[in-house]
Amino acid sequence: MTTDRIYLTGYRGTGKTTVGKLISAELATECVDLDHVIEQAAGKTIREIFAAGGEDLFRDWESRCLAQVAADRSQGRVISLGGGAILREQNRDVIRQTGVCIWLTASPDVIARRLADDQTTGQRRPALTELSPVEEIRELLARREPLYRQSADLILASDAKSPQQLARDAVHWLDQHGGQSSM
Ligand SMILES: Nc1ncnc2c1ncn2[C@@H]1O[C@H](COP(=O)(O)OP(=O)(O)O)[C@@H](O)[C@H]1O
Ligand SMILES: O=C(O)C1=C[C@@H](OP(=O)(O)O)[C@@H](O)[C@H](O)C1
Ligand SMILES: [Mg+2]
Repeated sequence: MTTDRIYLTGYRGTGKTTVGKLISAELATECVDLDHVIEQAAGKTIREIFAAGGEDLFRDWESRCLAQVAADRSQGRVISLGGGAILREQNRDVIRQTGVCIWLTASPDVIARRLADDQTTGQRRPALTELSPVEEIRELLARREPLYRQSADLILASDAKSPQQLARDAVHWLDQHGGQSSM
């Protein structure tokens, strides 16, 4: 296991973007948000990529950008992934081979509330199914959970902790960096 790169995974709204920035500040290193890299590379917002070619087109951009970011250390040590980046096996392989992975969890109700309150949801989080927002979260969380679990070296429950506390927990664990653990 190498802590060369620190990946953050978890469902939409679990705090990957927010906590990633705080971890990188604590470590005095750069943070890369993969969704931002994709938007820059495509010259489109995530919503526009979905509108042009659906989720498949977005996943192609995501795999390409992840491979680039993972291969180039100068882009940043902390990498906040999008919630679906672990769906493709090739992406999970890249993550496992190049760094450690922290899985942020939250309950469906907390996720739904955070997403509804977050101004970036409109541009960055198009619907992934035809289900209602809460049903979509429940359904996709259940489907993705085994993939988050198999990718994770550390699991942090975010429902009742501030982003600052979660970043401190992550940095504390990184100082000791052992096998898979939960806090
Ligand atoms: N631990 C937390 N407690 C309360 N609100 C949070 C927490 N983590 C993130 N948020 C809020 O939830 C929203 C989504 O956070 P974000 O970091 O964009 O999540 P992600 O990148 O996992 O989709 C933001 O409005 C953020 O301020
Ligand atoms: O879960 C997903 O499939 C997605 C999560 C989003 O990122 P966040 O997890 O940062 O919201 C973004 O990559 C895109 O809308 C797809
Ligand atoms: Mg994010």
